[in-house]
Amino acid sequence: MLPKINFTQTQSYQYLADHLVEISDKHLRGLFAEDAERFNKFSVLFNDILVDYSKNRINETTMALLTQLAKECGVEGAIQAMFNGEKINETEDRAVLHTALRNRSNTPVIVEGKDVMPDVNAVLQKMKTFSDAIINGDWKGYTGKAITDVVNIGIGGSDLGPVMVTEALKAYKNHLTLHFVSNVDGTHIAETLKKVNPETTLFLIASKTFTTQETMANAHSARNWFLAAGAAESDVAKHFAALSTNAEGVSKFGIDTQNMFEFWDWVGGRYSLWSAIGLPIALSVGFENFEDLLLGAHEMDIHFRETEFEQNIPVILALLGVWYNNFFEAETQAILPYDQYMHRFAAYFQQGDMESNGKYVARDGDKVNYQTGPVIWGEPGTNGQHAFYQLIHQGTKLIPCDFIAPAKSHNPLGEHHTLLLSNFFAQTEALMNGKTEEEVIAELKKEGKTDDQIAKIAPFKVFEGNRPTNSILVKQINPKTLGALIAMYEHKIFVQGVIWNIFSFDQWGVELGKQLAGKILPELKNDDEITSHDASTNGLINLFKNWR
Ligand SMILES: O=P(O)(O)OC[C@H]1O[C@](O)(CO)[C@@H](O)[C@@H]1O
Repeated sequence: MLPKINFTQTQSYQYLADHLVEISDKHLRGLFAEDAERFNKFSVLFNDILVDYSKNRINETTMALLTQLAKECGVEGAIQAMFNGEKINETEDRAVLHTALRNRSNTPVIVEGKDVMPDVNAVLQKMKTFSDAIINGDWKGYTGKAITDVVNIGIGGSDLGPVMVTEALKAYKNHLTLHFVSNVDGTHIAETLKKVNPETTLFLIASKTFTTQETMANAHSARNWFLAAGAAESDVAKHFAALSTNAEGVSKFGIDTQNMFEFWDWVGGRYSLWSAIGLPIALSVGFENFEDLLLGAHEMDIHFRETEFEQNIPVILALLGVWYNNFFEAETQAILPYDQYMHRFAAYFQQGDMESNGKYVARDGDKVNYQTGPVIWGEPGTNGQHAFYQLIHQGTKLIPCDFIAPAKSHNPLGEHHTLLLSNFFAQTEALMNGKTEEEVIAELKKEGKTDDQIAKIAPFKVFEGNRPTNSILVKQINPKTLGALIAMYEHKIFVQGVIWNIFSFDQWGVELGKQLAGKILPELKNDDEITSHDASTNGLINLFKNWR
């Protein structure tokens, strides 16, 4: 059980509220000038990942108070409760054990009196055997040809993780071509099927529940297409596999449970890439690389579980997030990877963070009286610089940003990586320092501008600076460091959920839309005029019926 504490009632919250006044007056420039040790004090090196959080609007008092806040909110106990398999997902009466899926130490993890590790390892072994056979061509399709293409059909957590990781690890890819179909818009499956050959395509139907409307619709269309191409029902076994917790649903669909890769109800959808849901990753980069991904995450798990809060990366990142969200009233958080391969990283954590912490009901069932999860967004640098960075630099909103970059590129082409990294370093420096009016005037004078010209243009060229960033420098994006980075953000989200006193592992907020779509669906199947909704919904449905 997690504690039910309103963090705004804690002593440290009151101290932080007072301390905010003091910090609000300080500029990051000044904080750096005051303390030559600032970088050393406010950065943590973990294996091949350096997290530099010194360019945040904090000092030692801030961090001490935030750490005290985490303690007062019971974060220490919550961490142990999660790792120990307690049913901390209370609204679904489930344990939360994605950490067991990557428990490379193989120590027992007990859920309801049973060690789950033998089952976890058995599925991993099955994934290894299967992915090896597909990759080396031993697994043949119905006409005796090896598999060349894999189509993963899933949505949300059964799609975003494998998409993000296979993209991020493209440098490790083998000859198989991976495709991902998620949207119920028929265009997604139709366009994908145009690219593949039924004789050499493997479909993975990825769904924890095996009831998700989008996934089932796409899976049925794929199956119909496969059979229409001349394959027999008995050939389905060679071309369809399921990644699911629902054996009954899988066999009802017509997939042999021999071809089912199981996971369990204690694996949340958005935390499932470490489970059988990760099969497309193993197929794309090989099982050994998938194991390295697990290992990287496991090492971060150990760090998170065992390191005191002052040096604990996920805890520090979570506390900084709370600092901006609840004291500076920042509404969003940007994730900006300077790595083209990581182009889906922010999208992945939109689900990871927003589905976990986008909640207004506290753990005691009452409505919260403070802000919870931020809006997560981002794009890779340097593209973002030419799109939305204007607002980050000179807009009216405070946007804390995580900048992530690898020191080594997988494509060391000419000067590209140096150019990329010069931007990575420059952006956080610019956001921190800004540019003063004096600096702007001096610059314009140097350019030979007249006093009149300077007076006119100078205000627009001033940058306040004092905009907070974390810099996460990674030696190289490889399976291990990527695993660690993902686990780092997962645990950050968890810590914030504990502090905000919400349940981070359910997702009731997605149900209402699903229910209403289910109600509207039959109404769209005829041409009758609709009057059962509000005027807007009726009007829209009726016009749709007219136009279709
Ligand atoms: O894996 P399933 O059961 O198809 O669910 C897919 C997704 O739907 C959700 O339940 C809600 O969008 C997500 O949490 C989940 O990742």
